[in-house]
Amino acid sequence: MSAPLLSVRELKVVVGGRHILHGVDLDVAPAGVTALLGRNGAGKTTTVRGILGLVPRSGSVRYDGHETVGMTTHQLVRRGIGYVPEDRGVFAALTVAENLRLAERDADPAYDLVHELFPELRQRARQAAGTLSGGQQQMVAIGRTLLNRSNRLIIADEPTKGLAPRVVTEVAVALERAAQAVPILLVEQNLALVRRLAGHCVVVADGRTAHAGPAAELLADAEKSRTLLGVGRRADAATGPGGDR
Ligand SMILES: Nc1ncnc2c1ncn2[C@@H]1O[C@H](COP(=O)(O)OP(=O)(O)OP(=O)(O)O)[C@@H](O)[C@H]1O
Repeated sequence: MSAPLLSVRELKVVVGGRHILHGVDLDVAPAGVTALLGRNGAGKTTTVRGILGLVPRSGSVRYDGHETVGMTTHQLVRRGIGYVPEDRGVFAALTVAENLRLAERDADPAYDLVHELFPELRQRARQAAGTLSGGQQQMVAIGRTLLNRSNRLIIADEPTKGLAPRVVTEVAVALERAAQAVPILLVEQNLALVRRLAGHCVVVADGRTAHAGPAAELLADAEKSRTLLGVGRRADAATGPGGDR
């Protein structure tokens, strides 16, 4: 990997007196998709929340050449990190257009890109986001990060979780396209998607980095995938350890 855009070393997180991360190391490539993998409860979401300063953290998180562990979440967002949280975080009572408008930060928001990737968002602009399907809400959540041309990194936490296979494909296409413009750190359990999208991967287990390297290499190694990810079937099956989607 050429010089990483984001470089995490010895990330430790304690929440409510409980040590959740004991030392996560990860590098996010300056282009394309880097996948963050691990079994349920391994510490993926906490890693993302630690990177974003949403939980108290220690260690080193270098982003774009600067140490950010002392920075607030707000400062990181201002520096161009876009976040698609696991629960999508859309405002249910607001319309699609209002959800997008709230995310505008730049003078020239990229509605052209967002509507090209997700034509449904234009069609449903006046619909309350709470009445959208899970897949459509995910499009709003991803769309919000793409709206800001100044975003230099997108972190997406399990964007396909719970979605129907057809919608997973739509979201995958959008992520693939988005990754051509902005590097993505993708938390994902759907290994078929990881295989399709990710160049590199990092695996966490019990709050520590257990593996890092080319995604294709790990997924081609059935034994290693099984040990690290608990995959009970071929790693190129349509679904990951999260179950059928
Ligand atoms: N606020 C919290 N307080 C106490 N324990 C927590 C808290 N947040 C997470 N944990 C615990 O830390 C561990 C890691 O959780 P985390 O959500 O980061 O895992 P994950 O890899 O994202 O899991 P999943 O794939 O199920 O979303 C889990 O055992 C979880 O129960």
